[in-house]
Amino acid sequence: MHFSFETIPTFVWVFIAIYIVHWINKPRLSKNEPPMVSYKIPIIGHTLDYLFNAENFLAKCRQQYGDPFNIYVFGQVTTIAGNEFAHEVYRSDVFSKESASQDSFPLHRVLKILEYPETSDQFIKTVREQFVAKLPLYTGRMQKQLMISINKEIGDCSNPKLIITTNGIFSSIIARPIADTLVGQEISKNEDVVKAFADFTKDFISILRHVITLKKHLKPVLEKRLKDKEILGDKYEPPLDTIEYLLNDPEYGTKVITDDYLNKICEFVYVIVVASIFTSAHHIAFALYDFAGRPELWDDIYEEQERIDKECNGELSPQHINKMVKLDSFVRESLRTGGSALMHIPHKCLESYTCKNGMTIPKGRMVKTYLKDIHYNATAYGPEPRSFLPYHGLENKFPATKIDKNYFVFGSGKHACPGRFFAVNEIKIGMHKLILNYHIKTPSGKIEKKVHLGPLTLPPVAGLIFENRKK
Ligand code: HEM
Repeated sequence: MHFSFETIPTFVWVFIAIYIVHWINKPRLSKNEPPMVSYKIPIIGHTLDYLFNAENFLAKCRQQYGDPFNIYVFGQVTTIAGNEFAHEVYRSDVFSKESASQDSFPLHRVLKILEYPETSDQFIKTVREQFVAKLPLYTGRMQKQLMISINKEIGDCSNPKLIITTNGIFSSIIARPIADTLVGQEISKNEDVVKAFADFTKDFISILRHVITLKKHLKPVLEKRLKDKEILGDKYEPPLDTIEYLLNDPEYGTKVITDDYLNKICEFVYVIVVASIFTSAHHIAFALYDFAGRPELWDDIYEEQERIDKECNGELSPQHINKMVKLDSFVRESLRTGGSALMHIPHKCLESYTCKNGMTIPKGRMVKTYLKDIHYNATAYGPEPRSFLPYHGLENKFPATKIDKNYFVFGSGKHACPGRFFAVNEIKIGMHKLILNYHIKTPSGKIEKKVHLGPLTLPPVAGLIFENRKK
């Protein structure tokens, strides 16, 4: 290669430019921070490891640097909270999930209702009072809606049928009972609404279209309810669903259905859709793949479902769901081993925080929970914490809904997921009906590999084979 003297200034300028960019982006750590994992390439930092080798990279960092530690990804320093420090984060009000969500997922730009601080409290209150407190009343409807979904999405499998699972099939299955609970029995019969719910988190561009679909179907139903209430007075029988609950709420009630009101209610409904459908659909998919890849468990779990089905004559009550102890334990294990390496929602440090170990987390820092460090903890799960322990929950009396310092899939502390009772119920009823009706296998006959996208884990893509059980 030939270099002339004229090219030297160009090299010097390029060098100066790189140096300046690096200096501007250089992570600045305050005093006493958690250790920064060393890296070789300026600006890039740990981004490549994070994107392409997250599980191994984080495990090595944890081993070498302890808990917590800092990494430098996408030009930003992030603190990773493991098995010990995560508990402090969830206990302290200094770390805010809301503030972090606003920075990381700009959903509030589309669902304007999220810009009001009071929405969060109202949303949590609604899930508690509507989804959880009334959960037993929804059991019958939930199983009916799940069966409609299963028959529509999987149907008759007299001959073994390979069902592709990457096309949102589980969102469609899960969306129907959630639509029923949210907008009631009339509207949830509408396939456009169920589809709008199932597809809501797929892409941001279609969100407004989904809001318009719901508004169109919601308007006549709300108007009729207001009219019936006026005419029937005390004789009015309020339907059991979230929109009725909102109509009677001092903050969300109304006497007239205006366009502004419809927008407000639709946005509120979609906030719950975002929290509930994607998560539940993901985890029922993980659970089915976990089941399909483990023939040694099929008979044992099937026998429990068959016995309960006979006992209830096909109509599950909350007591029958409580009797699904093996299935519950299996689902818990699937939730423990199925999650991503890092929790999806980070926490933002709102003011400088001194940890119990004396380290300081500066104001504004994003803290991510290292879920796998908590879930693959040898003290809690024995010498091989990464193996699938289907009856660990049953043997230790830990139901799938019980949050615990070694089981963080639903978060922890006062902001732990209030919808977990609904979600676990839905997953268990869905699995119960599927296992009763079909033999379910993986195409390879083995455990299919999960998909890793950076620190996120997604269900396998191989598809599942369903075949009718002979009755
Ligand atoms: C398997 C399904 C689900 C999983 C894995 C899940 C997980 C979570 C997690 C990890 C959090 C955050 C906790 C934290 O960081 O502090 C959360 C919060 C929340 N989830 Fe779920 N969730 C699921 C289903 C649902 C469902 C079905 C609903 C509603 C019916 C729901 C409603 C909520 C609400 C309202 C919050 C906010 C709680 C608060 O900030 O106080 N979730 N969920």
